[in-house]
Amino acid sequence: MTAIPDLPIAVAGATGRMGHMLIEAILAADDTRLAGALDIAGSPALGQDASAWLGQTSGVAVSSDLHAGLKNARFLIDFTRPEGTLAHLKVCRELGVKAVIGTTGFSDAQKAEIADIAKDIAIVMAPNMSVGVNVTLKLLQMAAQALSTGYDIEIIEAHHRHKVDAPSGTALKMGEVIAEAIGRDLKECAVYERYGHTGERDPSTIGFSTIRGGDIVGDHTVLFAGIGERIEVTHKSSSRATYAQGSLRAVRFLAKQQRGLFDMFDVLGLR
Ligand SMILES: NC(=O)C1=CN([C@@H]2O[C@H](COP(=O)(O)OP(=O)(O)OC[C@H]3O[C@@H](n4cnc5c(N)ncnc54)[C@H](OP(=O)(O)O)[C@@H]3O)[C@@H](O)[C@H]2O)C=CC1
Ligand SMILES: O=C(O)C1=N[C@H](C(=O)O)C[C@H](O)C1
Repeated sequence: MTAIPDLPIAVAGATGRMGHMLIEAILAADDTRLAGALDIAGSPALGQDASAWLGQTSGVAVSSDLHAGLKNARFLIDFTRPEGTLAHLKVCRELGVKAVIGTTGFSDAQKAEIADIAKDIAIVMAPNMSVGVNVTLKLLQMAAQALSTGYDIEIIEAHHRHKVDAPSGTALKMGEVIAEAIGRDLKECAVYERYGHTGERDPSTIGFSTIRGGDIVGDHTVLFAGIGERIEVTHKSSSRATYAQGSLRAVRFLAKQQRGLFDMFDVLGLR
């Protein structure tokens, strides 16, 4: 009989929307164990049991002490804010804790810092952990190659009213994948705003539109608009559970890696 693996995981952003989903998923899975729960200093949940909100006792208290929160963990799952993620990763590097990063909104300089930390520890970083979105990215690669001329490309995303970054990390990733597939550089061709007398659309651009409202979990559409027809590739999330399950798949993948920076294409075998 083979032993079931024991994967001790700390969650950063433990009281956030994703933090709660992750704690629930870690407690429910056979091979994972909650080994730490981090939240920002000043959070009213500090000192409380990390699964008290579920009516359960995990035996893990929410802490803002990064060393205390990570010392019993082999993995960190981080869905917080870029500055928080970087602070957490520095302690992960020191303690040899592998990390799954779901946080979005990193600057180029922050991404370079993460790549540097990944020289010492294994990291999976992806703006969207759902299987569906990552398969959609593959579909977009193919669609963009086939529709590279004669079709205007627009990316439309919608999220809940609490989201703080725009466009979403997923929309930006879609833009990067499409731009790469058709030999463009997203930094040079992205249009993030239109207002007033914009002039006609430049066919070499990729446009982004952002909607924020209510409790929308996450919708993304890529529109390829041609003459006489248009193609829309849409993904809609109706539950954050898909992000949590994808994050656990990333942890299982990391269990076999020593160091390096990976994404969900690596985890899902889509590269
Ligand atoms: N990759 C993916 O699949 C997905 C990515 N995301 C991304 O994950 C991130 C979190 O999303 P969500 O859970 O909805 O956000 P929430 O605001 O609900 O949760 C964020 C958590 O992080 C804490 N936090 C905020 N700032 C810091 C900091 N500087 N240091 C440490 N902790 C901090 C918050 O504490 P407090 O509330 O006390 O401020 C809270 O517990 C976002 O970047 C979002 O875009 C979201 C869903 C899926
Ligand atoms: O903040 C969110 O909620 C989400 N953020 C991620 C993003 O920015 O792409 C992933 C998902 O869309 C939900």
